[in-house]
Amino acid sequence: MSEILSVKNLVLSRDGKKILRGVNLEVGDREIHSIIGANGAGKSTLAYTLMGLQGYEHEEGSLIFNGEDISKLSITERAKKGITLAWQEPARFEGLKVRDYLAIGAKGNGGATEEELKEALRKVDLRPEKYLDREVGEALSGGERKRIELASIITMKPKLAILDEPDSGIDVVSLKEIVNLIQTFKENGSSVLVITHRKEIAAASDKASLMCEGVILRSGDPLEISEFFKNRCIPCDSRVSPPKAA
Ligand SMILES: Nc1ncnc2c1ncn2[C@@H]1O[C@H](COP(=O)(O)OP(=O)(O)OP(=O)(O)O)[C@@H](O)[C@H]1O
Repeated sequence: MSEILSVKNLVLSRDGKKILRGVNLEVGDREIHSIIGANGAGKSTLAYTLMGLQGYEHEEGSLIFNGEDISKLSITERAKKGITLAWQEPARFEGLKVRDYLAIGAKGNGGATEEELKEALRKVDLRPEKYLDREVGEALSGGERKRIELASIITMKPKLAILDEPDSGIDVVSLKEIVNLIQTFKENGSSVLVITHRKEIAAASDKASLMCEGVILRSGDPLEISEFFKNRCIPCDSRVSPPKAA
């Protein structure tokens, strides 16, 4: 499997605190790759750094996406190259209708027909006739906005979808739905990097990486990584050094 993303020795500080301390990560083309790790390990920070958010410019290391160094590219330029990030707390876009939000996402991908927009909403279990003309703002619940954000990944078909805890804000019954959606993204040709605390999502991945204290401790088989996390990391109270990889 060729790599869509290759991260080498990525170092980043925020407000003088080193948070990413030399991250190495490879994500394959059309691979579903889970990142698991304790609270505060640096998972969201890694996601923001990959997306290129302001204030998340890395100090050291390299970031190669689809064979190209994207280190100096802005968030918009990275989005144009085919990277998208779905936030833990989905964004509000007051005044922007769901249909326009979905259509904007689809633009870089040749646009979407009305039927494709409707189909994307159905896939996230929202009735198109009820939602297409509503605003992606305060009037929608966090869960509804989350579903709409996931629907936008269907219409967008990005090369790399980064999902930061896609199950947050959606009830547990829907975990299976999320797993199905992640599979849909892959079938659409996307690679998926998913930050998750759920073993069901890790289990549905092709590969997993364990993050601890700002580094990737190990990468490999998702079940093996989940077990390592459960047995070695959850009992570990280290805040200064990761457990030695066995
Ligand atoms: N601006 C900042 N200044 C200082 N420390 C920060 C800043 N932003 C984040 N941190 C710290 O960086 C560490 C990593 O945070 P991050 O949100 O990336 O962790 P995470 O692995 O995503 O955690 P969670 O699973 O709880 O979402 C945390 O200890 C956090 O407190």
